[in-house]
Amino acid sequence: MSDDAVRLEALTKRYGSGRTEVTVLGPVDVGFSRSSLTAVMGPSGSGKSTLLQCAAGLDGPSSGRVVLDGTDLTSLSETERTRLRRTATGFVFQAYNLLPSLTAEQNVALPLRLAGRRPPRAEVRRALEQVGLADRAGSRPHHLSGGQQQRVAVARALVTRPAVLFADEPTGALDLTTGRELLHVLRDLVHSPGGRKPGTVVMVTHDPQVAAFADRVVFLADGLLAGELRSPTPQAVAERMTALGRPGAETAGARC
Ligand SMILES: Nc1ncnc2c1ncn2[C@@H]1O[C@H](COP(=O)(O)OP(=O)(O)OP(=O)(O)O)[C@@H](O)[C@H]1O
Repeated sequence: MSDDAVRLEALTKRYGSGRTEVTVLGPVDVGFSRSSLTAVMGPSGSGKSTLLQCAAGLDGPSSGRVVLDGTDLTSLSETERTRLRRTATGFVFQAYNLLPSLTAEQNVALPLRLAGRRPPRAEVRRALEQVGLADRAGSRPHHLSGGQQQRVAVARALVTRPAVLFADEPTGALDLTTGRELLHVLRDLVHSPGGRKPGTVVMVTHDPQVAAFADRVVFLADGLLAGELRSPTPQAVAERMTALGRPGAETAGARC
């Protein structure tokens, strides 16, 4: 099995047909290795969310393959893909999307119920512990801060022990301090303090400060890969983004 938790191979996404057809992503070849935190960055409309949704199996590519935890998603039926997505991926959005009438614990248990399992309390508590909210299990969302609600959303995404956690602008609605707290939670998932099983996180962000929390930043421009940075600093990320915004900035379209 490759060291990639998820890999996109010659992936493209097109919308429309005939004369109105547009390719919004690809072809893209990129892997996200196990136990890593990767940020995906690029100008608005460059295809970041499309890449994330295809990688997570929320959207189907027009061509190419998505290999998730060793399984080619594109070879699966819709039902099989949904089943695998529910167990092998977790997804966190900018909006926390918690159900207001349910407690934190009940919200976190939802993916297990959707997968047809009776949620074991210990697993739900473990997920809440991972995000530092074990003591708020009985709280409803309106009694929690924005940062706490987003951490519940992360716990909900983690409860099935996914191979990859995808996050689309997870700090977008948070202030600087709470955003940083969330990023520390995400880093801890990957770098496994206390000997927990390391995870893999892929997140989309617009913010160089957020991207600098990642081990690696992958850049997109006009739907194509436009290079990457390892051990990024906010300054280096911001410089790359500025360069990408310039007319004629080069896109690589190369393997990452
Ligand atoms: N359902 C759709 N039909 C047609 N075009 C679409 C559809 N969804 C997305 N697009 C187009 O695909 C391109 C990539 O969109 P995407 O949301 O992936 O970009 P993004 O980099 O995440 O942008 P942003 O940073 O603004 O969120 C955009 O030009 C968008 O208009």
